[in-house]
Amino acid sequence: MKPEGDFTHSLWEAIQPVYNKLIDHSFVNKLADGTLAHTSFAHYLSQDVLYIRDDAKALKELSEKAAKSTEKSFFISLANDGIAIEQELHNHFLEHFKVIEAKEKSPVIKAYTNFLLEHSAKSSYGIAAAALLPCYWIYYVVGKHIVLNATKNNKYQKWIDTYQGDEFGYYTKNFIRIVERIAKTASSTEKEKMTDAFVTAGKFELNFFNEAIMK
Ligand SMILES: Cc1ncc(CO)c(N)n1
Repeated sequence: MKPEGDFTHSLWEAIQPVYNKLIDHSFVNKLADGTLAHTSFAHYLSQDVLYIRDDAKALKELSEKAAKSTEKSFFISLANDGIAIEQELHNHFLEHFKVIEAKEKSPVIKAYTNFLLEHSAKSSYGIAAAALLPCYWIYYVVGKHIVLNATKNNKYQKWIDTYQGDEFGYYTKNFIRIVERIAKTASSTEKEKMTDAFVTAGKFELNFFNEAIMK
């Protein structure tokens, strides 16, 4: 997924060290070759169910900050239809892998969702949007990376198909466009804060894979 202009290009540059660690991560490599331990995936999934609910909440709060009606409706649609794509994926694995959702959040998911909800509640529209974007951008590109390296008859195929799919790509592209548009009128201090929030979210993604692979 390409940046949509100078600012999102700079965001992608800023996150390169994190992105390189993500695509080199054993969670990602093992998901691609189908050898990821059931316990690791089950931990990941049971936590991601909780994560997604808070992400939807944060997106709804973000939609309330949007001044442009097209952006407001984009974030409402992402919070509903976009999240539904992932909930369908979760339900598939919960059923087929006989996983139950977690009763409480793990340390990383708690920290990550607190971070997203804090930003969506208290930060400016631009900073909150930048904090929420990596979740989409990273998963889409990680999905595209995995599909190039994936083995056939992979038991995690539905995960791969979902994240590298056109629907998820559509939401990711439009989210990047919105962040680019916001940056056009943002001050340099604001843009620095947007970059910080973006990179921090990327680090949480990495921490989550670290946590899952240890299970
Ligand atoms: C932790 C995490 N990040 C991103 C996504 C993709 O929305 C997800 N499902 N879970």
